Amino acid sequence: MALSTESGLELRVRADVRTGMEWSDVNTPARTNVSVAEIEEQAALLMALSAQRLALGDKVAAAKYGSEIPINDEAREERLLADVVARSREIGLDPVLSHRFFKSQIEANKVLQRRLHALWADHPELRPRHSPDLESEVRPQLDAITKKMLFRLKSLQCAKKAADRLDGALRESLHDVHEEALRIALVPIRERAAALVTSDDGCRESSVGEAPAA
Ligand SMILES: C=C(O[C@@H]1C=C(C(=O)O)C=C[C@H]1O)C(=O)O
Repeated sequence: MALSTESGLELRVRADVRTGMEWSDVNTPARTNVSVAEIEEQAALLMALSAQRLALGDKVAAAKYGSEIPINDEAREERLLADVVARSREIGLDPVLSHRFFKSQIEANKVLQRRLHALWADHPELRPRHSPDLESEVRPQLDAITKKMLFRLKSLQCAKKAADRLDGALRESLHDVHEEALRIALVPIRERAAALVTSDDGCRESSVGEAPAA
């Protein structure tokens, strides 16, 4: 913000000068809290689905243990990720975000499977008694949960965007409040500016704001 003084001197003032106290401490509308709560709720629901997907990793590990089926199935991963990207585009979800997100889900699942296989190798008494069928039983469950997670990720993205918009609007309005308050606060300076800058009051421009020499 620029204030012109009578002498033509321009005072450049940052409108967001803070007092050390955050505006949010004193002036947080309830609507912001609603948005934060919405984000937290969507994130918690997504985490619950992620935990459910991981729990299915136990079944995947059991289906693969003692069989020829490798833990790593790159072709399946590629199909899954391609599907995730295509579905994301359909529902308006950021495909880069969802690709990255599901890559992590897959990595976590493989880590779990490796750990379980190592555990079962060392502790035969812990080995699963039942070996579910990967193709007909477990993978359809994984696919169903993956689909649910995509929609939840979309809800989270929407909640975040809404909060960002709200944040922007809030910041804008606070900016105006600052401008207005600062304009009022600086009226005496504006009115007396010419006198202040021309009178010899012992102020040198370079010494303003410095502590007096001892
Ligand atoms: C879960 C499996 O194991 C691995 C993990 C995958 C996943 O999390 O989707 C996919 C393929 C495998 O690399 C599986 O084979 O289905």
